[in-house]
Order: sequence, then C-alpha cells, then structure tokens
Amino acid sequence: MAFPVVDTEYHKEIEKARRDLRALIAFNNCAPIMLRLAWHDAGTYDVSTKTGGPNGSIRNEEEYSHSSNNGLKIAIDFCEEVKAKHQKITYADLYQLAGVVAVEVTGGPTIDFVPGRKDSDICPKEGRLPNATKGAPHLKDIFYRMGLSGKDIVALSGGHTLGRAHPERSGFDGPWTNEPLKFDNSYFVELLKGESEGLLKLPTDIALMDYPEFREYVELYAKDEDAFFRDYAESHKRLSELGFDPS
Ligand SMILES: C=CC1=C(C)/C(=C/c2[nH]c(Cc3[nH]c(Cc4[nH]c(OC(C)(C)C)c(C)c4C=C)c(C)c3CCC(=O)O)c(CCC(=O)O)c2C)NC1=O
Ligand SMILES: [Fe+3]
Repeated sequence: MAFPVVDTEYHKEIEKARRDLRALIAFNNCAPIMLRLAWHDAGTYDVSTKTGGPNGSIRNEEEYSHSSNNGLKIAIDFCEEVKAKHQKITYADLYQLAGVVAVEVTGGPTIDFVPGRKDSDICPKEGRLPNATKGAPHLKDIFYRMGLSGKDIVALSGGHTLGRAHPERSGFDGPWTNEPLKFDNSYFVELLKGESEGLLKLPTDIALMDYPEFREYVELYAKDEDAFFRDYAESHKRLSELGFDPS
C-alpha cells in the first residue's frame, strides 16, 4: 500500500510536533523509552497477513498491557501531551516521529520521516515482538516475519546504545553502554569487548555473534560509526514504514 498523500496543513502540524517532541524529550531525558515505544508499535507487523505495524494500536490498554510492553505507558502518556496540541496528527505518525526525534536529539543519524500512517484499534495478540531470552533462530523468525533482513536485525539492535533494562519491566537490569543517552556505535564496541562490569547483554544481543552474517555487521559497525549510522537510518525508516511502500 502506498503512503496516503497528506496536505500542506498536515505537514505543518508535523513540523510543529517535531519541535514539541524535541523539547519534551530533552526536558524529560526520555529518548530511550520513546524509541522503544516507536519500535513496539511498528515491530508487530506481519508481512504475510499485512496486519499490525506502525498504526498507533499500542495506545490501547489491550496492547500496552502486554508484558513485552511493560513500562511503555510512560512514553504513551508523554506523547499525549503532544497529541493534545496537534489533534490532526495520527497516533501512528506521532509515535514514529517520536522515535525519529529520539535518535536525532541524542546525536544519532537524521532519519527521513514520511507522514501519512492511519490509526487502527485492532491490537495484535501478544508474542509478535522478539523474546529477549531466545537465540538467533528466533530473531530471524521474528524479523523475517516483519519483512526485515539479517542486516536490519544487527543495525536495529544498535538502538540499545540508548537506555537500559529495568528489573520491574523485563527482569533484566542495566544499560548496554556507559553513555545511555548518547546515540553512537558503543553498543557494538561493547558487544565485541565481552563482559563489562555493570553493562547488560541480552541473550538476543549475544546471539548476534552466533551467525557469521550477523557478526560481520557487528564488526563493521564497531569500527565504522558512519556505516552504522547509514545502515541504522535505513533500517529504522524501513521498520517505521512497515505496511507502506513509500513509492
Ligand atoms: C533485536 C531484538 C531485541 C529485543 C529482544 C529487545 C528487548 C528489549 N529491549 C529493551 C529496552 C530497549 N529497547 C530499545 C530499542 C529496541 N528494542 C528493539 O527490540 C524490539 C522492540 C524489536 C523487541 C529494537 C529492534 C530496538 C532498536 C532500536 C531501547 C531504546 C530500550 C531502552 C528503553 C528504556 O531505556 O526504557 C528491553 C528492556 C526493557 C526494560 O526492562 O525496560 C528488552 C528486554 N530489544 C531488541 O533490540
Ligand atoms: Fe530493545
């Protein structure tokens, strides 16, 4: 499905909301959880049934109450402040815009944002997002179901350069890097370094080293931050547009 064309008025609202999101994310230091919200709304996409995806459905209690979404109501409530000022913008666009801004304000790559997503109240059943306790075959199953590639898996996992795990949300604890509010390639540097005091590695993070076709990208991104930024921006845009061919 091609992106529905939006009018000039909508584009103006998007740019105002972008400015509001920059201020809100900077003031609340909430870039990591806003990025996670954007992923969890988009990451439910099923390319074979063309269901789920970036459609704002996560705003419904039926979906944000999934255990894999623990904690995300905080980000949903932050977005409500911006939605209240820009009612025309769909939740689907707002959540993906928040993810793009979160990466930008923490020093990451600029990600092209095309508006036009429609909201849906159809909530996917729990289980479409990857389970952090599983290994590489599971990662492949989940991301290929989204219509993404092995390279997307590695680049997108680099989003763990931001933020931390919280025991009361996922049972895991701690940041992946020493600067959890800075978007850089340190996630990959740490992955190659191995165990570091106080830093987290999920089983799915470690699984990136299991397959040569994943490991080659981990090694590339650890030594070439520009390559990571280029590939991350492309994969982030792709995930944020699942269900649309932006032609
Ligand atoms: C590739 C598999 C993958 C898994 C299984 C995953 C799981 C995962 N991600 C996060 C937090 C987490 N995740 C993310 C970006 C993120 N998350 C995510 O996986 C999806 C959505 C596909 C599951 C993608 C693809 C991205 C990429 C940008 C951020 C920024 C934070 C920190 C949030 C915070 O600080 O609150 C947690 C801890 C939640 C908590 O306790 O607060 C877990 C368990 N993240 C993964 O990458
Ligand atoms: Fe994650």
